[in-house]
Amino acid sequence: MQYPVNEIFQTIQGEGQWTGVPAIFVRLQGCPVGCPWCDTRHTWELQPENAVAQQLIFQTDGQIGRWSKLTAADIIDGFKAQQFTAKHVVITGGEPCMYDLRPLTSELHAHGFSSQIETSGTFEVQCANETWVTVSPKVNMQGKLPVLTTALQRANEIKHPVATEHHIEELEQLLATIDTEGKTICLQPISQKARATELAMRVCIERNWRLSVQTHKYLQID
Ligand SMILES: C[S@@+](CC[C@H](N)C(=O)[O-])C[C@H]1O[C@@H](n2cnc3c(N)ncnc32)[C@H](O)[C@@H]1O
Ligand SMILES: Nc1nc2[nH]cc(C(=O)O)c2c(=O)[nH]1
Ligand code: SF4
Ligand SMILES: [Mg+2]
Repeated sequence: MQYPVNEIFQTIQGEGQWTGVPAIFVRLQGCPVGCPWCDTRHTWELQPENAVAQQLIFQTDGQIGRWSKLTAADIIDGFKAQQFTAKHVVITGGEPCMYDLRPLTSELHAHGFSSQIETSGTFEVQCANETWVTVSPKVNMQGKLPVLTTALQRANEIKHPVATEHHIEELEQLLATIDTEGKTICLQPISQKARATELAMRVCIERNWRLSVQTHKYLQID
């Protein structure tokens, strides 16, 4: 199994329950969902002319939709070559669940890493049992509701991007369809907007949910 990788870099997890934990990010290329406020639009298209050599994806760019095909073994060899020290690996995108992540997550665990997936819930989540799954549900988007429901049931964490009251109502309707016992529920303000952040803080306090601000954006790191 080869994965189209946009970039691999080491940083601090900036979002959700694992915020503050040193992490290696593996960003896969390709996403058909089209969220209007997406902060990684360069990962949407998988264009053949943007294929690059494997070593290039270890230089973070954050703007170009370039990609290279790597196996799980190539990815883990790359971590060693880069002398990364983090033991937690976040697989994001793009939409990583377009791809079967079982080979990659199993190989990561076999090498002593913990793994996490950041997904929209619009594709079936295929990963190891031990993987921490963060679902950031995209309602009324490309995906089908049964797929989203299954993803929400698998989720360890549900991290909902919010800007308006409508987004809160949307989340409540979704949560009513599953058993939320043991899951972390987070609200993540969209694009650090002041009104979105105030809304998220108020609702988190009311419902005892967690606030996830994108700390890496405030820190201006990758
Ligand atoms: C870029 S997405 C990639 C993974 C997957 N496609 C997804 O949507 O979960 C990673 C995370 O960033 C969030 N996100 C994207 N753009 C954002 C923005 N402008 N403000 C806040 N969160 C954003 C997504 O909701 C998701 O939780
Ligand atoms: N530092 C940092 N934390 C993150 N958490 C989720 C990210 C993502 O793009 O999925 C992300 C990211 O791009 N950088
Ligand atoms: S699903 Fe994720 S990567 Fe795709 S457009 Fe939405 S936020 Fe961006
Ligand atoms: Mg990001």
